[in-house]
Amino acid sequence: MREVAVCALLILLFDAVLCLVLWTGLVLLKCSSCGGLAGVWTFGAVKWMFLYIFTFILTDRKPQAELRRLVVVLSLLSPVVESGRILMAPPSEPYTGPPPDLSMLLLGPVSSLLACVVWEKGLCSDGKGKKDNKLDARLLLMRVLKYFRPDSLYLIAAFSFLILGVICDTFIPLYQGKVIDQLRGQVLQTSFCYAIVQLVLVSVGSALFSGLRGGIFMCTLARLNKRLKHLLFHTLLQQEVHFFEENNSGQLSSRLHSDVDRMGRTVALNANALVRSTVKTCLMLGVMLGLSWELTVLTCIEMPLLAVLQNKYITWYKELKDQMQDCLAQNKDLASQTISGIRTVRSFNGEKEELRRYNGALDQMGTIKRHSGIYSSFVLLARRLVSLGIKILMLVQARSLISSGHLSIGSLVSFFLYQKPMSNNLKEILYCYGETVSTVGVISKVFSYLDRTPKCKKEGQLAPELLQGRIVFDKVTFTYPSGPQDEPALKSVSVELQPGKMTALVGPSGGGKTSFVSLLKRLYEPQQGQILLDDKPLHQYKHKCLHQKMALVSQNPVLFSGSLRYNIEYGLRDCTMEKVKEAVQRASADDFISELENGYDTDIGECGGKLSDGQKQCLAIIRALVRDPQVIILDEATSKLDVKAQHAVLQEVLACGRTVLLVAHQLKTVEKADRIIFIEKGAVVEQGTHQELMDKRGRYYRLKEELFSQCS
Ligand SMILES: Nc1ncnc2c1ncn2[C@@H]1O[C@H](COP(=O)(O)OP(=O)(O)OP(=O)(O)O)[C@@H](O)[C@H]1O
Repeated sequence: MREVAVCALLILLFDAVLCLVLWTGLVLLKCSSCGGLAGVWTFGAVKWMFLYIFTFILTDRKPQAELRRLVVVLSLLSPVVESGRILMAPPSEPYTGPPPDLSMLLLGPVSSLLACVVWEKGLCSDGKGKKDNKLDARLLLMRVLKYFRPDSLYLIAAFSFLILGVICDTFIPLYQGKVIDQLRGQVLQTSFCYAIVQLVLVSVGSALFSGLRGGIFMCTLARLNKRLKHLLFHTLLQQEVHFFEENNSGQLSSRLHSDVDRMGRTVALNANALVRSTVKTCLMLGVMLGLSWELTVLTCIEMPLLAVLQNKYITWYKELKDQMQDCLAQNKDLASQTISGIRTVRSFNGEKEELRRYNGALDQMGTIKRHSGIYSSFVLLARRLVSLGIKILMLVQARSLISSGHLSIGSLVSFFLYQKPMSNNLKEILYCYGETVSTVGVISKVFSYLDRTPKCKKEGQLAPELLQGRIVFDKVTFTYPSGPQDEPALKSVSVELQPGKMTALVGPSGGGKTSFVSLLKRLYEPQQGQILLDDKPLHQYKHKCLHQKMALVSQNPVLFSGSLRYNIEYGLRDCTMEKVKEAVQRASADDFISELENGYDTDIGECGGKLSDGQKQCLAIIRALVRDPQVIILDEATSKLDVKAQHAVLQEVLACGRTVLLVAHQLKTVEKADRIIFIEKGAVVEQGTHQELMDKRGRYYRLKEELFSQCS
């Protein structure tokens, strides 16, 4: 930064030398004119060339953008000001160029420097990182706009109505002023009526086009939201399980709902407001210049000052908005966790603790909102003071213009009618810019999810009608992505689950049973070794086929709110009522369902909250059986059923030659298994039939003792 400041000072010095040389040259040559406006522009161009070469050498051929902008302003400020001056107030005598005095020599560089400082510090902000961010922001915004492509026709219509509405809007104050000027008694009745008709036409046009524009924008926005939410939800569903361990459900649902909504709304509405305000500003500026260029210049002074203030506010606001968004997601997560776990909260008397935690989160949110309030009131005060100062200056100038006959009262009224919307337009442009910038964080988060490639193998193509159900774990080693990398959950596990046989997987807590089942269901991928189903690696099977042929019933099944039938048929498209009834019969659950008020149409409540734990397990078993799987994994799946029901379920699952994997702790179920696998600290320590294990003695008897002590 210091390097840029030093270079800027040297450039200013060089510029002063250049101007002095020209001035001395003109004085020595006794030239009375510098060649008129063409001469001023030529000198500007030559000066730009010299200054650029000087900057090029000064910065070792790498002139910074700030210095390049300073060079342009230094060279072009004088020609632009002189052209504007001649255009607004054509001189009575031939133009001879700017007065060559010392004040003019100082005024150019000083005002150029000031303009550059205001731009770089106030409007353009600082640092290289910011520039990279802006580039990213632009790319992200362009990407959001691309998602509007299917609605391009709607957008063309909306923007056309927008421009028509803005044109009508712009002319309303002008015609209001004209009507005021026609109020004098000596004006003809027809002229008055003509002015009124013009005013009515532009007002009706403005209302009509604005309404059409608003409606079409809202429709387009709703369509975009639907598309983006669908896409994001689809992408989220493709992610591997570890992704959901890293990102909690509160955060994900916040991204999916509030962030996508905010993203579409901000970009669409701001693009709308930005175009409307920009077109309006340009049109109004033209009309205002026509009414009084002196008052317009004063109005324009207000703008950069307001822009600097607003830009500072935007920077603060953006930081606060990010914090607010994170805080909101955290609050949602906290509340939904407490509500969904209300039974545990109540039984552990945790209400007060949860309330305290939630209160803490609300306090945090309150602090952020307080800061936001303080900043916005400070900016509001400063903005009002600036506007007041400019207004006073304008009134003084207007008084002298009216007394000299250069401005009519009607034109002054029109001018003031334009002035307020004009600064509102500017505020709107800055606000839209700020809002869009503050949404960039949200957009980048949504896109980071949309762009995420799932870290799991692509599904295969195998989808055989019939399976044998032979499963082989071949030297499988698996470490959880979020677990300690030097302590695998499964260590070189090699086992075989034979078709038509029940294999029990037994081991202490944390032994690796659930990890084994998770790999079998392809919730994770092993780092080493492979899992084969009928001699083919699991990942070669189609996702749908694999999960239909291999059903899992866990101790605490996850059920969804909706009818009993919906939960049984979950994930199946072509399931008939006959199939459902058959599965219910096979699970011996007819009695339980017939007792329910609405039978299969009974709403089981959120997560099956209206059912007992045993009924939930029963429902999960029916859900598995209706798929007619070749492999069934029962992970403590019958622990809450009565003995009769347990017996019936085990009989049923073993029918049809299925492969059954039983994750068990209970002695009875282990005894029914054809083979037993002991797993401890992630490694298979022993496996075999009852007889083989009896022969080995030791561990089998120890296990029996342990299991007995658990049951007693
Ligand atoms: N999602 C996870 N992330 C990281 N580590 C995990 C995860 N799930 C389990 N582990 C670890 O993996 C090891 C094996 O756990 P696993 O759940 O497979 O044991 P388990 O035999 O099913 O235990 P239990 O009988 O208590 O259910 C444990 O050390 C556990 O801490």
